[in-house]
Amino acid sequence: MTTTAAAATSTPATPATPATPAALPAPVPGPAPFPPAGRPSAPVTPSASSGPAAGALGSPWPSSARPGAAGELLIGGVGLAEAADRFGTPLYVLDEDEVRGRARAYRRALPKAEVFYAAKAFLCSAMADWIAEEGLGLDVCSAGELRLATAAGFPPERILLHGNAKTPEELRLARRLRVGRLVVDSLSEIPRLAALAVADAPQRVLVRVVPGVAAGHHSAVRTGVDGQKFGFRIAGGDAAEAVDRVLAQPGLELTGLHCHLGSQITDTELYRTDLDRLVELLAGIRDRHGVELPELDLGGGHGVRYRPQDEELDPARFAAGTTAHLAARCAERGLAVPRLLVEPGRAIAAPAAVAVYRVLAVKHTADGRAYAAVDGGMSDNPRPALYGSAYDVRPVGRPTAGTATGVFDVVGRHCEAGDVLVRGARLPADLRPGDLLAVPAAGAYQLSMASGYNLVGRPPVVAVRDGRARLLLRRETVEDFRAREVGR
Ligand SMILES: Cc1ncc(COP(=O)(O)O)c(C=O)c1O
Ligand SMILES: N[C@@H](CCCC[NH3+])C(=O)O
Repeated sequence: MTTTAAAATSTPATPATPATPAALPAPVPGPAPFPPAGRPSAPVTPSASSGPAAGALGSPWPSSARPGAAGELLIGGVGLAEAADRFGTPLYVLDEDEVRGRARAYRRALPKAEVFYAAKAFLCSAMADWIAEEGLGLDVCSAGELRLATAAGFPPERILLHGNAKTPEELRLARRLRVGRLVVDSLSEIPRLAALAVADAPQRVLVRVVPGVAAGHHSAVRTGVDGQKFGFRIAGGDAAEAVDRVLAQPGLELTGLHCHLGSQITDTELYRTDLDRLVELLAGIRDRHGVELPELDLGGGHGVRYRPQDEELDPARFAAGTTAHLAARCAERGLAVPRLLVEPGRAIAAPAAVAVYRVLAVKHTADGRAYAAVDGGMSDNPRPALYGSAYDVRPVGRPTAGTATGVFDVVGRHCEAGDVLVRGARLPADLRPGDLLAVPAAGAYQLSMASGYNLVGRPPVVAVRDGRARLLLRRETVEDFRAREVGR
C-alpha cells in the first residue's frame, strides 16, 4: 500500500496508469482572507471558456455550468478552481440564478398555487431574499429558521410554520410575528395555540394528515405512512378528530389539510394517490361539519438528479398531473376545488450548489482499491453516511482529456470508515494530493445538516452570478466553537 499515485497499478483502472511517478503534490492553500461580510467581492475573472454553451454539462450540474480552459469548470461564470484558491476548500458554490430560475419555474408551473420554499433544505439571509423576490412563501420548522427569515426581512404573512414538537416559545413567536399559517401536528398544540389567538386575527392553520402512501428515497424520510411521528392518520380517524378539535376553537381558522409524503420522490402517481385520500377526507369534513376547506397543501418531496442517470420530478409534469387530478376528484365529490400549496425544498436548492474539495491523500491498496481522501466529508455532507446517497463527482482545475481513469472511493477526513462521499467514482488514474474535485447537487440537506464533527468547521458558501463571486457564509473556525465555551 502506498499513499501516492506511484503505485496506481493496483487501481482497478482502465487502462493502466502512466508509469511515471506523480509530480510533487501541489501545495494545499489555506483559506484566503475574506472580504467584508455582506458586500460583493471583486469579480473573479472568468477563465476563457473553450466549452460549448451554458448547460453543456447537463443535470445534475447547474445550467450555467460550462467547461473552461485547462480543466476549469465555470458556474455562474466563476471558475471553481479559481474560487477554491481564493476562498479555500472545502467550499460550497451557490448559483443564484439557478435558485431563482427554479423558484420561477414553480410559479410558472403552478400559477394559481402558493409555493413555499422549504427552508430546511438550506437557508441563509441571501437565500431568503431570493425566495422573497421571486414571490414564493417560506416553510420553516423552528424558531431559528423563523427568526433568520424575518430578520432578513421575509414577510411573516408568507411564512408557514411546521413542527411535530413546537415549543411554547415557538408558538408564541409565531403568533407575535403574525406568521401566515401554522401546521398543526399534535392534539396538545391545538388548545395551546388557541389560547394565544388574538381576537381580531384568528390564526390560520392546516392539519397535517397521514394518507398511508409510502414514498421517498429512504425509510427515514417517508412521512406519508403509518408508524412514524408526523401528522394524524386518515385511516382510523385520527385526522378527523384533529379537524373536529380545530374547528371547535374560535381563535383558529382551519384553512385546509397538509400532507408531506416524503422526500426525493420521482413518481408523480404517488401524489395522485395522495390526492384521492385527501379529497375523501375533505368530502368527509364537508359532510360532517358543512365546511369546504379552501386549501390543500401537498408538501414537498420533489426529486432531483444527483447523477446523470437518476430520475427527477419535473415541476411542470407534477403541476399538470396534480391539478387535473384534483379537479376531477373534487368534481366527483361535489367539492369546490381547493387552492394548492406546495413546499419544494430540495428541488429548488440542491441543483444550485456545487461542493468543491481538495484531495489531501490518495491511497492505492494491494487488494486493488483506491481512495481519494478530501478535506471535507460527513461533517459537511452527512447524506451518504445517513442514507447511502449516491453522488456524481468530477475533477476540476487541470486538464484531464485523454487521461487514463481509475475507480476511486472519494472519502472524507473524519474518523469513521463510513465517511465515504462518493463510492466507485471514475477519476483520473493519476489523481494526486492537491487536485480539486467538484460534487454537484450539493445545495440541499448538506450544509443544513452539517455538523461540528472533529471540529473541522463548516465550509463557506459563495454565491456566484454573472462572473462575480461573493461570500455569503464564512468558514467556521475553532474560534467559533471556543466562543461558545463559557466554563471549564
Ligand atoms: C413538511 C415538509 N415540507 C416540505 C419538505 C421539503 O421536502 P423536499 O426538500 O424533499 O422538497 C419537507 C422535508 O422533506 C417537509 O418535511
Ligand atoms: N434530509 C433528507 C431530507 C429530509 C427532508 C425533511 N423532511 C435528505 O437529505 O434526503
